[in-house]
Amino acid sequence: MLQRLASHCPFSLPFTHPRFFLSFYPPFHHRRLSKPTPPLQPPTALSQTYYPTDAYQRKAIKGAYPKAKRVKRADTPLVLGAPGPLLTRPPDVRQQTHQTMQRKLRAIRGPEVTYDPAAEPRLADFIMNFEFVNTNPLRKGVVPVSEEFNAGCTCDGVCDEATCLCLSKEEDESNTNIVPYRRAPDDPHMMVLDPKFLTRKAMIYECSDRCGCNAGCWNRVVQNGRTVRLEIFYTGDRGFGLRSPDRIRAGQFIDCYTGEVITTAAADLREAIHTAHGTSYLFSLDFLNGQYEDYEEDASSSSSDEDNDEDDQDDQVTESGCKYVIDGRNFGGPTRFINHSCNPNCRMIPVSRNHADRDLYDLAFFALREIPPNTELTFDYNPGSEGGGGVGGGVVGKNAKIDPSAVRCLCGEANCRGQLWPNQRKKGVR
Ligand SMILES: C[S@@+](CC[C@H](N)C(=O)[O-])C[C@H]1O[C@@H](n2cnc3c(N)ncnc32)[C@H](O)[C@@H]1O
Repeated sequence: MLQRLASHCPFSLPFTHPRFFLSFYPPFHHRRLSKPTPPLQPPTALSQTYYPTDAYQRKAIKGAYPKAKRVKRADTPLVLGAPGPLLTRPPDVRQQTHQTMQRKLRAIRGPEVTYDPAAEPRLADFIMNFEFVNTNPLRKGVVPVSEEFNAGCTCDGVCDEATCLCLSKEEDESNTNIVPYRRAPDDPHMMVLDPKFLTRKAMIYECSDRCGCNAGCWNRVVQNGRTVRLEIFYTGDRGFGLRSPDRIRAGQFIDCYTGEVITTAAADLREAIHTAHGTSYLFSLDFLNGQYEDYEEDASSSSSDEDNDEDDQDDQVTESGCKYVIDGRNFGGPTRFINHSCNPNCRMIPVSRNHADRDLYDLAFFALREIPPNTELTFDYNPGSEGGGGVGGGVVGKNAKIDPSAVRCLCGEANCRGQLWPNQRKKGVR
């Protein structure tokens, strides 16, 4: 049998090579004897000549390809002027974009986030290249401190303001706890920022899973998420803005600033690319820089180069000591639409839950005063600057020095400093 086939085939090698034969040739009882094997044709392709393959023989044995279906064209009616089903109406691009926007907005956790219908065409263009995120995606080079190093309080049930170990302490002799929250005067179920807390430059340390207190503890506000609805609208000269259809109480938590967490080196690159546009969505996580200098000196003197696992990370620290930056340009939350004002109604405050990690924490917005529904939400992008809303103040209004390369401020407030920030990244919350 082998020889019979081999005689049809111009290539003796494939058929006489036992391994090759076994790999493709069906056993005798699998072959249909009623259909004679078509005669093998000589190879036509160069590859067949120089690199013999079994393709030609496979086709021949299987009877090549199934017959093509014959279509009787004469039976197909010719209907002039009637478009096919796909062309009954042009694709509704506006409707598709609308649905995409709705889908993206629905992905945002918490009470609904909507947009002013007048802003739809502009927002549609923007949102196609933007993703809403509920948590901060950590990008290359960003390494959080493990939860194992986090310490919790030993409170039972709800925390005791006087003894809770999570709270930071006054730096005076009293060493008393700094309590960030209190009950809203008109709603005992709502915790709001204590007005006294606004007079200081401090971070909020909330309780965490490592604590003895329960989920209903008063020191868990930001981690419980947004409670107000938000609306994106178009302001005109300042681009999009954000407001809430709900009344917001003085001290109420609004939402966190979310975005990609990137290294300062990556932020420098992104900033260089976008400087020409004059827009910035970068916030440095540098609040605690300089507060741990003694600790850093001790740590560096006691660790050798070989056993320091964080060497790579330390390389990313800039002169300012800042390791990471949050970028809300392409991935972010609705708060990335909050504009600057020299007389703001909100303030951004750093909030930590993993107290061991001084480089990664939340940037939370709180209302500085009662905000009526549909009032634009604003905060001071550069509160530490001269004339900024930070404690101490400075030169305001027309007397403020304006950097010619800075982004012009269009907030229109009487105390306007004339610029958002010197032409560089926002230096975090100070
Ligand atoms: C965090 S974004 C705010 C949202 C932004 N309006 C948008 O449409 O995406 C910051 C940018 O908004 C603009 N902006 C915010 N506040 C402004 C103000 N008071 N005056 C002028 N431009 C402002 C600047 O272009 C700034 O870089």
